[in-house]
Amino acid sequence: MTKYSLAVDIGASSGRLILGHIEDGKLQLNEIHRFENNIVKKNEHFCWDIETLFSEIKIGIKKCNDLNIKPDSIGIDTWAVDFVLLDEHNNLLTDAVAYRDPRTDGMMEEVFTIIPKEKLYFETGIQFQKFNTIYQLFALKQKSPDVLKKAKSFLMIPEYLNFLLTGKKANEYTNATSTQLVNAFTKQWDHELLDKLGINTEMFHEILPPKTVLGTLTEELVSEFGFDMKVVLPATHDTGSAVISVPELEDTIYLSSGTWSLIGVENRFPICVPKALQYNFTNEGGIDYRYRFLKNIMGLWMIQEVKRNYHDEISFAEFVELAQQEGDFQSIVNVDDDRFLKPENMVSEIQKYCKETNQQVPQTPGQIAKCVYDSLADSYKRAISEIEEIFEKSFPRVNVIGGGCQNEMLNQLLANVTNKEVCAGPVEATAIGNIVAQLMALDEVEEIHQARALIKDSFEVKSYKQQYVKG
Ligand SMILES: Nc1ncnc2c1ncn2[C@@H]1O[C@H](COP(=O)(O)OP(=O)(O)O)[C@@H](O)[C@H]1O
Ligand SMILES: C[C@H](O)[C@H](O)[C@@H](O)C(=O)COP(=O)(O)O
Ligand SMILES: [Mg+2]
Repeated sequence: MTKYSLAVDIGASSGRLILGHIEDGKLQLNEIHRFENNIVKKNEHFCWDIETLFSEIKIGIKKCNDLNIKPDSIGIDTWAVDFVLLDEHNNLLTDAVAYRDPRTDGMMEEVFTIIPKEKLYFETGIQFQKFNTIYQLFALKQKSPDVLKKAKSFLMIPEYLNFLLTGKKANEYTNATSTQLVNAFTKQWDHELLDKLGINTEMFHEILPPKTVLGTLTEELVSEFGFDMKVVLPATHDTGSAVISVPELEDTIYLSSGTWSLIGVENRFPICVPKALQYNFTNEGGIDYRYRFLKNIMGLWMIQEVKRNYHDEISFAEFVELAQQEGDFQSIVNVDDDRFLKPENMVSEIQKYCKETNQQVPQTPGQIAKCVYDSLADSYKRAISEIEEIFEKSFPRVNVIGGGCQNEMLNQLLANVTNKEVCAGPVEATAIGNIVAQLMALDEVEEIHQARALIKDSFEVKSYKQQYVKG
């Protein structure tokens, strides 16, 4: 009997529900629902519209009935670090504040006065991003200590959505590691760290690994949908799911390219050496307790904001075409400068940066887009050389996965500036990794190697080699 698994993949720009099943030895996908995910202003903070996200999930689940398919399982993955707190009655005590909110400005430096930066890194192995959960909770403690005192439950975004589906509360390992509150070696919440910060440890739940079956739907939802299904924990950090689906990891650097660009490798052990700290690499948790040694690069967020600045009148594909017509234009910005994290206007911010650095100031949409792509490729190249320095080896291949792998110009730019083979695909890597984790929980797929072999056989990967460009 064919088993169907339903992946809910909500990235920072869009969400999608994709059904997956195995047929003729290949993983078949069927996208049944897609929706935008936009940050909203709520109670003076940038927040995620969590109620709308859950409504979209329910709309997508109901569409399975139109296909006469009753999925055997569902799994939810989203972006990392963000969370909600519940009180003793399981009521929301906080909004789902977004990591781009400025509430964490200055918090990292304050935390370092309590726990030295080096100690924090060597114990957690997690990169320093000012929006990590640890700094969000510290900000909350400073501003609303009473809220933190009342909190009985800490749930990250996928876990809160799981709670709405099942009534069950649990933390999942890959996403928990992104908080910078999990010890990289014990793989448990670091209570000593939490105590030092004065954050109550009781609100954290047991950390469960990917492939755990959390439960089934609440009775109310079973009657609303007309069917029940198992709720499985995939790698609930979306990048954790994406990395599962990299078809070939041997001698390969992956680049999960979406709102963020996450570039790295998969390891069996955490690497918290001084050089990794210096270059700000992270050791986020992966499937089967592997480690995702990677770093965040600002990513296609920049072109998403540029697109918004042009009132969404230009598509992502058209930006690529316009950029390709600006072959002679080249200005480079440091994409990882905090000024690009949430600027008022991305186009103006890029223009200001170029003016400040005495470079040609991009004027047209094509010049702006080319500046973004050239600058991302420049940052990718730097990160790749840092990885090769730390591992003392050269990696011949970069595998770009996620929506950004459709950007042929950026793939070619990456091949040109690194002289490495760039393999592009699969596009829906995160959903695929989510689905195979569910299929493993359902015993449809035995283990990760078989899952990756199935993925390799199921999805085309396009290859790019270095091309010499004129001039
Ligand atoms: N046809 C396309 N051509 C070029 N780039 C594209 C295309 N479609 C999507 N993209 C890029 O993919 C990005 C979205 O990737 P995705 O993995 O869906 O993001 P997330 O999961 O963060 O929401 C967009 O910001 C855009 O830059
Ligand atoms: C804030 C985190 O670094 C971010 O969630 C990143 O880890 C990530 O997974 C982003 O995924 P997208 O699909 O939204 O690019
Ligand atoms: Mg994504």
